[in-house]
Amino acid sequence: MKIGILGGTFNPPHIGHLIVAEQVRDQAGLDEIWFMPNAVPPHKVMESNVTAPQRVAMIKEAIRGHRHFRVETIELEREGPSYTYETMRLLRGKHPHHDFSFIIGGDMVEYLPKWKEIDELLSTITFIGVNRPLYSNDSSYEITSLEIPAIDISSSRIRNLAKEKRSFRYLVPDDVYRLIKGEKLYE
Ligand SMILES: Nc1ncnc2c1ncn2[C@@H]1O[C@H](COP(=O)(O)OP(=O)(O)OP(=O)(O)O)[C@@H](O)[C@H]1O
Ligand SMILES: O=C(O)c1ccc[n+]([C@@H]2O[C@H](COP(=O)([O-])O)[C@@H](O)[C@H]2O)c1
Repeated sequence: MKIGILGGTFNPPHIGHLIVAEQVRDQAGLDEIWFMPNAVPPHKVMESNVTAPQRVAMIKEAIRGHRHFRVETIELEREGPSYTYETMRLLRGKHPHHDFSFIIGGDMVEYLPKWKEIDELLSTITFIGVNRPLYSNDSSYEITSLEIPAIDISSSRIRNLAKEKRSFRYLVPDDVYRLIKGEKLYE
């Protein structure tokens, strides 16, 4: 099977993530998209007190009902920064017959040269880069670039809106909205 991994912090998951996943699944002809939350993001500080199980619960709400979307929690099983080269080694060992791609937005395309063991990653998986407002989708590496409808939504914007008690309705799927409101996350 052809699997697209959408790795992220998902703090919280938003409609940008879903649009990226669905556009890439369709355009690249992938069988499944696995939403893979990291334990500790390698390049940024985890803001908010939201726990990993709460992030997983939000992802499950976000993808419920889509038969080609799954959540993959392998990075939550180890401590320290979630370096992708380690994760992909584990996933390839566990699923030797799957063909993995790793999906990234423009911010991560720009950051790619700083990823740990980037040469190993480039030689073992395909990176699929998608455009994201304010970032370039150009890379000196051989990655696949796909064009999607531009979505100017980020988790940090949603956290800020929630903190300021402003509306973020419709920026996240309805079930995620209800969960955030019900558990008073990010307030
Ligand atoms: N609106 C978007 N357009 C394109 N790619 C996106 C968008 N939002 C997130 N992504 C991509 O999805 C992946 C996971 O993103 P992440 O969970 O860190 O969300 P984020 O919105 O970037 O979070 P934060 O604002 O907290 O940094 C990354 O590769 C990121 O580039
Ligand atoms: O392995 C690395 O060096 C590395 C550096 C930056 C980001 N990543 C991964 O890229 C994905 C998107 O990152 P983030 O933090 O924007 O959600 C997520 O799966 C991260 O673990 C990985």
